Amino acid sequence: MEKIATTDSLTRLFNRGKTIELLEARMNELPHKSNKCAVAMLDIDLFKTINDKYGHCVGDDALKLFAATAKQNFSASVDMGRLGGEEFLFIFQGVDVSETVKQLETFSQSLKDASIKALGGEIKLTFSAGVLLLTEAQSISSVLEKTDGALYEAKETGRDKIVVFTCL
Ligand SMILES: Nc1nc2c(ncn2[C@@H]2O[C@H](COP(=O)(O)OP(=O)(O)OP(=O)(O)O)[C@@H](O)[C@H]2O)c(=O)[nH]1
Repeated sequence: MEKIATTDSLTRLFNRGKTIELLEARMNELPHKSNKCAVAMLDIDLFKTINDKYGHCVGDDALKLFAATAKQNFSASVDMGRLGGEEFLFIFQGVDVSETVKQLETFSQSLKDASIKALGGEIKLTFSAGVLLLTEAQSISSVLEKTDGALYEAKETGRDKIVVFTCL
């Protein structure tokens, strides 16, 4: 019962509510752990064109492929949730930013290697991501704002990119 309430029915990743709950829990653990924690907001590129060109069902298959590939790529220490639509939040425990980026790059390549066959072509997925190192307790909205800002920059500067949030 708990699993149904915390799982996104399409992708089988955590749903938005559970993802935010986990983010809050990981942040509360920060002062008690020497471990680092990083957060990545991921968004599938040009997803609307997949829906428009191939239909909503193929769009759903693309979301499932994204989630299944992520599950194959990341270890159990990575919390993976769907925030909504084609946007996801992954929480990496015990790794720094460069290791997080490295793992995301590997995932990006796996996603490019996977494909969906659809009437009229083969679809290859890419994503853009914003990454933030959690150094201290801060509000959930601040974490989401910062990762979203880095994600926005990744989209604006060409997509299929990972941008790390830096305070300037
Ligand atoms: N098939 C399917 N489509 C969805 C679902 N949830 C949201 N969408 C669609 O996802 C699309 C998101 O499009 P946009 O926000 O314009 O983003 P985009 O086309 O990915 O463009 P960029 O993010 O700028 O790369 C919209 O067409 C939504 O209707 C879903 O569960 N299934």
